[in-house]
Amino acid sequence: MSDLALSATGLTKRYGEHTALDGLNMSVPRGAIYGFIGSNGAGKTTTLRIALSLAAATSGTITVLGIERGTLPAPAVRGVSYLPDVPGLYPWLTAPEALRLAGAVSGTPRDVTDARIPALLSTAGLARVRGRIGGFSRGMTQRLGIATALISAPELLILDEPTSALDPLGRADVLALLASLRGKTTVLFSSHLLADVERVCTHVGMIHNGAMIAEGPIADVLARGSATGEYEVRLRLPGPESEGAIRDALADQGADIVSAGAVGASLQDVYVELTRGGAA
Ligand SMILES: Nc1ncnc2c1ncn2[C@@H]1O[C@H](COP(=O)(O)OP(=O)(O)OP(=O)(O)O)[C@@H](O)[C@H]1O
Repeated sequence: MSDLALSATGLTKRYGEHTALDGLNMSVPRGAIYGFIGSNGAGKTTTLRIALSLAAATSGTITVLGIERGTLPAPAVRGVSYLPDVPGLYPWLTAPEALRLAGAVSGTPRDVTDARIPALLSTAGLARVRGRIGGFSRGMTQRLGIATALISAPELLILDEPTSALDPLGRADVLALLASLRGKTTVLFSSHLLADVERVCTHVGMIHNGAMIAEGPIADVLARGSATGEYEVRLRLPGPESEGAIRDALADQGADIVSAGAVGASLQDVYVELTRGGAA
């Protein structure tokens, strides 16, 4: 069995004169949380559509869970689940009903579906939620959407922009949910929110004008950035009075202090803390 859940070689897609994918190479390791990033029109959706058998390539190949597809229309690959950016859930259903429907649509036996529902509701943070989907927030709907995509226990979960329509709280919850899948399900998601990708992904692929410009474990891709010439140190000071002495010592060494000060929470941390009354 290949250690790649998805790989593409020379994947090219032309729409008439327009080249959407231009010899794309891509490798998604099994077990990875892979962030597929690129600006609008870079070719992310086109790649995902070919991987999902919703479109055929003009040339090149893509292999999904060991099954090759490319220029020929191909049947969907078993073991792959897909969630579009806005999940199409019926507003009149409750969360368990939506999961039961997703189980039936995916061909999962009813008893297996029923046995999976409590754990999935809990993973999605919806175990205590009552009422119909029509009354859910966007974040809750997105988390339920991910749970419905997981009902068939897929090996590979593909999501298109899963956080782009959400507010900061909704994003934090969806990112935590995706991070919790690490090592269990291979997750491939497209995004243009780089902070989100940096926060949860193990691997990243950057696509530009239909070609991969950087790919690999996130630390390796970050290491490709030029050195800024700056150096960051976090210190626990014995007391506030020592700050001046430390500044003087650094200045003695010829260091030009770019920024210094108490380390605070990020804007996202403060927002989540305040809006949850510190109960985050
Ligand atoms: N059916 C189509 N016919 C013609 N051109 C298309 C078609 N689908 C996509 N394209 C073009 O192919 C290019 C890649 O589009 P794609 O949707 O894959 O980009 P993307 O990276 O997903 O962008 P976004 O973040 O805006 O969704 C774009 O220039 C787009 O206009």
